[in-house]
Amino acid sequence: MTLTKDPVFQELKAHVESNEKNVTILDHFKNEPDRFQKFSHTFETRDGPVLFDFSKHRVSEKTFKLLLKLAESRGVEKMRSAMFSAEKINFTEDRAVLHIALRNRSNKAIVVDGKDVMPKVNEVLAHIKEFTDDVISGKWTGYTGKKITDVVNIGIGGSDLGPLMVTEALRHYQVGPDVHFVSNIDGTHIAEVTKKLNPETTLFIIASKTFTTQETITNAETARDWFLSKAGDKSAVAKHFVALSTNVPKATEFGIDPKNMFEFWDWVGGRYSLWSAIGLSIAVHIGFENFEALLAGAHASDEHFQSTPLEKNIPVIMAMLGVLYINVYGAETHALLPYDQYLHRFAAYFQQGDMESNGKFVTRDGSRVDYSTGPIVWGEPGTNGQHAFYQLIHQGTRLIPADFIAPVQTLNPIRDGLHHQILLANFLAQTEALMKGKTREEAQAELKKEGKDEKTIESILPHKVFEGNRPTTSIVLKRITPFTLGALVALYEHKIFVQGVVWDINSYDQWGVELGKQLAKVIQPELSSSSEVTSHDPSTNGLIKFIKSQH
Ligand SMILES: O=P(O)(O)OC[C@H]1O[C@H](O)[C@@H](O)[C@@H](O)[C@@H]1O
Repeated sequence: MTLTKDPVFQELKAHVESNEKNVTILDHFKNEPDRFQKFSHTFETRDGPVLFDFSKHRVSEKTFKLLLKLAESRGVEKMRSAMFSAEKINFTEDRAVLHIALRNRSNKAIVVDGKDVMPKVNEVLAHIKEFTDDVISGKWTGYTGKKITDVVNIGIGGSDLGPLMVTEALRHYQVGPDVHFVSNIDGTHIAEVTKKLNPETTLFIIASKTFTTQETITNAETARDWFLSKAGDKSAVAKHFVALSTNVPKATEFGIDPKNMFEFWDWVGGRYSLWSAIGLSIAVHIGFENFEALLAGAHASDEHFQSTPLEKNIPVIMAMLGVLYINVYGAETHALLPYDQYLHRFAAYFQQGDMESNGKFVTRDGSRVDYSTGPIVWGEPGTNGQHAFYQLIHQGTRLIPADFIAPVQTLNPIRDGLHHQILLANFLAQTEALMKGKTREEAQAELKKEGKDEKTIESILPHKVFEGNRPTTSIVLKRITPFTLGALVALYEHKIFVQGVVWDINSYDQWGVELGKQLAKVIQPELSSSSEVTSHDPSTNGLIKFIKSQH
């Protein structure tokens, strides 16, 4: 049954339309003195609690109950069991969806096609540990016997964004070499990165699930040419190139020594792969112990998601609030706003995580949806965002639900914590302002106090009003650590899962990235041929002609 035909969805919609559209979040607070307690949840971790405050949402108790009833009616629990028990829920690729196995610290068997995957997972982890320890200690040396000082991860999409986001987020925990990332096919990317590097002390990690991605293979070949142009000797490649892939034959063909391959499996989706061998650059940068802590944090979230009743289940609540705004209120985007500079790639990471997962217009049975699915995910760290796009969130015409993420303790308490205090004050002020807004009367009183005359007040007043009632979730961590980051990322992954179930879509394939790739293969030779290209639409033909004329 599609979402819009589901009687529970219809009940929810009717309820919101007749009872909630004229009630503000502030009204809810006036009516419910214990609202904060009721709608906030603490996720306990070994590195301190993480508080999720859902009270600043357009949700009464009744709406909340209906959202949970909807989660039930859409079969969230059944699909959750299907995922955790390794059913092939990614049916368009005939694959199980098992990123949870990669961080399964309980080691309980997870059986795919009659075989427990855990021994292989643990084997690769042991290999990662050995390699990481050797690189960090200096036992692993480059071809001239020098210690590795720089690691370059060459990958794109899921083979880039996760390690990039996490190594940035956990930079404070660095114990190993510096890491760099090359993803774009634009030669500028690799040219600028290699410019500063010494081949004797640089290690390249070629990260590609399929090992066929054009950008990554081209960048990897360029890196190998760069390396050989300095090192000269082909036998030196083994000490400077390793591969992370599900495709061992292709990686071998590229010339990677099988000893330096780190395998993962088709049941790891690219955008869920940072927990797999794809996380090698993370482990090398922050040490294996910290990488394990990241996995352990994610595992704690997996357990929470699997065993917590829906009404206290954090990813379920996050997901259902999203469904409310997207499918009942017509919101089109979702902002991720970390008040932490280390998390500056968090939104970029979940742009792939969320949009590649839930940017789908057909249901599992292949019919076109008549409702919206995944939101546009975007965001920048606070306070930079405040000085750029918050104007539109406060006074624009669109409804933009936003998650604010902030650590209580800074990892850089410079000037006696002054910076962090200002940062936290801004986070709190923004969520308060978005909810409360500023009434006409309040704005008028302020203008009067400033001594403005009546005529000026009249003309300025409408511009000074904030409607408020803008919903936000506040996520407050004690501190950003490998464990708390792992937990947070996994909670978001499960949120995406729950929404996919509610929308009845397959969140785990990504056919939408294929068409452009196919067409690029046709166009590339046309760019170097001398004859005029006429086989496309007039716009594409015209663009090709212009580009060729300017070479
Ligand atoms: O790791 P690979 O195979 O190089 O793929 C890189 C990326 O390619 C495509 O854009 C998609 O399939 C992504 O999901 C994937 O992350």
